[in-house]
Amino acid sequence: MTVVSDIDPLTLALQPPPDETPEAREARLQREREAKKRSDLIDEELNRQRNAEKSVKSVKILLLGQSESGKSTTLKNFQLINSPKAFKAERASWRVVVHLNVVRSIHLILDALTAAEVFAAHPRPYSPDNPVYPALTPELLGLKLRLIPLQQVEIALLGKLSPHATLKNEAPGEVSSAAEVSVHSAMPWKTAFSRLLNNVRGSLDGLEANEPQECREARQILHASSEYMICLWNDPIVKEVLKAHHLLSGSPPARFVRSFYNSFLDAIQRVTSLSYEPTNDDILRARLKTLGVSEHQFSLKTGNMVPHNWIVYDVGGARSVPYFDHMQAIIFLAPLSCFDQVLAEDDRVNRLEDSMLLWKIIVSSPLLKNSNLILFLNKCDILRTKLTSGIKLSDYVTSYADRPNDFENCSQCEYLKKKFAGIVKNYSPSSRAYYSYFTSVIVSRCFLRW
Ligand SMILES: Nc1nc2c(ncn2[C@@H]2O[C@H](COP(=O)(O)OP(=O)(O)OP(=O)(O)O)[C@@H](O)[C@H]2O)c(=O)[nH]1
Ligand SMILES: [Mg+2]
Repeated sequence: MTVVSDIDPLTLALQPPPDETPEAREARLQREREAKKRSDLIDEELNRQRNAEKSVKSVKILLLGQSESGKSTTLKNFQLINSPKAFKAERASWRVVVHLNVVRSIHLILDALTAAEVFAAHPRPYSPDNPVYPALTPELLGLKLRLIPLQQVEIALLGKLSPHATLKNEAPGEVSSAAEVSVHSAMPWKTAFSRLLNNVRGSLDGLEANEPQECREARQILHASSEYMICLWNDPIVKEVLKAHHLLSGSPPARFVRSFYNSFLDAIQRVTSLSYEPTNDDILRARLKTLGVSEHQFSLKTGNMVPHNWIVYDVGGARSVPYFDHMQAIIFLAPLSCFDQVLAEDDRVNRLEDSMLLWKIIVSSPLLKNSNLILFLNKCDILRTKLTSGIKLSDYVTSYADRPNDFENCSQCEYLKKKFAGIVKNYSPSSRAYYSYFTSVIVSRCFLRW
């Protein structure tokens, strides 16, 4: 016959032994009291974590603005403030980008010299599309030949970033100034590149030992070519050629398509030295065009504020926005310094006008009507340089008329700020918070100085 007990097996297992002595009973009860205490503490901690998670607010922010307006630089600046260690760990990847930036700038100059050579062989009367170039000296032609190995450097470095990096508008193996190095945001190129260097953290510590041969050779060629690059950049005839080629400010008014602001040309010796490590400022300055949309998260806590989980979307190029809804805020980057530039993709369109047009589209978008608007009137450092060098805002923004052109009294900045604010007033489908700031996001931690 089977006897079935009313008590469940677990209770049975936990029951004290029938022959328990009073001392053993006291010890058992003490153990049980301690176990309960530990369990209560764990429950308390779990509750605390649950409540803390509930109180961390997620804020979704969309970075928008035309290409080269400074979206990725803004993001890098946020990362520098919120996760400086991760930022430092990426130096190895950024060194390659800095070197690619140097080589690109030199190729821009070499292309302009080639145009000057063509002009010397087939002189033609001046027109804005047919500039008159100065004659090149034998020394310059010699430098041009000496810098041919840089083509190999570019191809080698790109090959190592590839397939994450591409040269837009370029056939394989070709090098020309028209192209820009770009990376698709969905590609974890920094991680991939760090792994390639067999260095999980991607730092430069011990990097040289693990560096692939092509990268080491590329750095050595750059280092060996350093003096030639410096001579080229400092040559007064080169400056004249660049003015004629619309790459440097000059007379007649330059139509900047590409420019040398932010180039590493004034720091060639430092960045091509064999022991070079990019600084935070170098990383902020390094240019890598973004393709697609990338998402970045940081936890932001200042003072007694409730912690915020920021989710920032960097939209490369940013000409289409319709699928971005539910964004708490939009940070729009409008580079004020580009008043004398035209779009790389269409040289009939002024970049400042294009920025205003894009701002109008975003401000009036019904999908984005609930997002607060933050406007960064960016690249004020370049604006200051341009205005102090004598380039006149009124030559490009005719409505500015004969107001003062000096940056110090800020009248141009205030004038442009009012224009952007007017667009919000006239085109926003709903009333919402709107803030605007003058920024130079290339300056590290600039947001902490407000
Ligand atoms: N001097 C200066 N340069 C800036 C500033 N903001 C950005 N830049 C530089 O401008 C270039 C373009 O900046 P990015 O942040 O790559 O521009 P982007 O808007 O992400 O461009 P896309 O990826 O093409 O959409 C980089 O070389 C930056 O270092 C600024 O305030 N001052
Ligand atoms: Mg970008």
